[in-house]
Amino acid sequence: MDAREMKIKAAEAALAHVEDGMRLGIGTGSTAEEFVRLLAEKVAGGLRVEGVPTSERTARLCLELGVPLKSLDELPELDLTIDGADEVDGRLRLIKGGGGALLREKIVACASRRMIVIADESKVVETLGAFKLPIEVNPFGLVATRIAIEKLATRMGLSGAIDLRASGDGTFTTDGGHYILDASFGRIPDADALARNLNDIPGVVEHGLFINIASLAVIAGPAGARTLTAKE
Ligand SMILES: O=C(CO)[C@H](O)[C@H](O)COP(=O)(O)O
Repeated sequence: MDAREMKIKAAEAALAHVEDGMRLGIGTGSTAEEFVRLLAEKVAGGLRVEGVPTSERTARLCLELGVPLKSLDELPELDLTIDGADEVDGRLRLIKGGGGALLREKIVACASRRMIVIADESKVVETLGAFKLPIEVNPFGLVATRIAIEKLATRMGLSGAIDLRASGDGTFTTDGGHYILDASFGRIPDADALARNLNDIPGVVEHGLFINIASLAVIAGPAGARTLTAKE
């Protein structure tokens, strides 16, 4: 099974949790896009759902494929969000934001009764942090915010480059008009504390640590899909 087939397997398994009439948060990224394609087939076959997209990119794909969309203001309480992740640990803590949509992804997931993560085995880790942690920041005071993050990292025994995400010749800008700093911490022994402390830095808009948000992960590997529930 190649990488794309595994993403489709995970998306298929997650689709089994979607019921007629549901209000759905719809994630961002290549795995979430496989889910959108499968969902669109079900919608064409008569399934009634309303989706809230977590990015302009996802919104465009949903519109192209005929998945009905609403804004989060129109549907502020959702039944289920299905989204990908860059890393998942055994407690279903996630790193997200590789695709730059982490702020909307977190808002939408937190407005949902449940969040199901879809990923392949390569995303499952013992300790979060091999994937660079995306931190969404306000462009105002970028240098000061980066220094504050560096000082926090040092206090917490973390080190590594903190790079401004680029796009083409310029700076990557999120759907909300913010920048992303990608922090190469390597290994984050206390992700819960880092998540709380990052939220205390004023220029940080949001970060890619999703703690106590996902309720289930569908992980696809060469032998098929398995589910992961949070273990304490
Ligand atoms: O967090 C995300 C976007 O902000 C994505 O869900 C994450 O990057 C995983 O993407 P992919 O399914 O393409 O590996």
